[in-house]
Amino acid sequence: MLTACVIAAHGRHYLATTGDGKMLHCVTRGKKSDVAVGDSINATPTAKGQAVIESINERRSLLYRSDQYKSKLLAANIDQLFIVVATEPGFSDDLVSRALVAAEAAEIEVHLILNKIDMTDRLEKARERIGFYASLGYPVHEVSATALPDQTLANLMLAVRNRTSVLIGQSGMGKSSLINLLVPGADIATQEISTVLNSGKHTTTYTRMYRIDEDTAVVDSPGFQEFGLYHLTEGMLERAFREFRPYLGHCRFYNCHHLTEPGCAILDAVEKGHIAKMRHQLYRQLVHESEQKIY
Ligand SMILES: Nc1nc2c(ncn2[C@@H]2O[C@H](COP(=O)(O)OP(=O)(O)OP(=O)(O)O)[C@@H](O)[C@H]2O)c(=O)[nH]1
Ligand SMILES: [Zn+2]
Repeated sequence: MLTACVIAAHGRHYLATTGDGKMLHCVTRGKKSDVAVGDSINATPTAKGQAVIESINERRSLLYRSDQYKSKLLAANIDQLFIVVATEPGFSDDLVSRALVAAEAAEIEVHLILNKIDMTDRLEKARERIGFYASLGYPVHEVSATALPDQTLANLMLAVRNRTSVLIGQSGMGKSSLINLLVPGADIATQEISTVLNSGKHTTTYTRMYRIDEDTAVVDSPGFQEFGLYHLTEGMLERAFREFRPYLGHCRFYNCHHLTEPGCAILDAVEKGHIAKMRHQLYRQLVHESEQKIY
């Protein structure tokens, strides 16, 4: 039996690296696909460079999304999440907050990256919007992958060093450009891996881990348009909105849902402007989603 780290996932096909740096093309038994990039797995070799995954070692963390029917693993054993947004094209506050909530629920640190600060006519507006998240206590890194590559690399390298980080972002924010700065040749490695996992079709619609040094790795995940969080329970949700925490336990009813109840400390804080309406609306939507879950 071999132990290896999963570095790319595509359907039921996985690429993993062993301690001595060998690549293994792995599959799961049956239809199972509960393995994530970043997982440490035990596998039985079947042919040269090939193996079947037998078990997954205990995870330090697991970041995932979900829809009504099932969960979609993003990455395992990661320390921090970077949400990439840009001055242009516009980003979605709904998606940013959903990613923040997912990271909080997984107890992973989370940072925001504001890319394309060279687009100065859009900068002020973007700063204002991103400033809201900074006010919640999330670190924000202002960068430009193309106009300020050296400064950007130095800034991000400090933030990712000695940790395993995952980058996510909507399409067009410049996530690939940032990954290529951090990991020179990442795009070529990605094409090679598509060849193995996807029999030649060039696609980047899979999650991929790059090792920068022994203690540093970054995970690139496909651009996304939606971020379902059906798996989070109400109890997890109220804590995942970090600005709610000081008010929890101060509602009139101990089992308050913070939706319509009289004497609700959260609703009172929204009313007074201490909690943003936008965030409470998302909380309401997510409570609704968690009730729709059918798995
Ligand atoms: N002006 C400017 N353009 C940038 C910057 N970073 C990336 N871009 C451009 O933005 C476009 C999108 O960049 P990508 O790196 O492909 O973006 P992505 O987020 O990976 O997008 P997908 O591949 O669609 O997921 C490209 O045309 C880049 O050249 C930047 O700092 N400033
Ligand atoms: Zn309440």
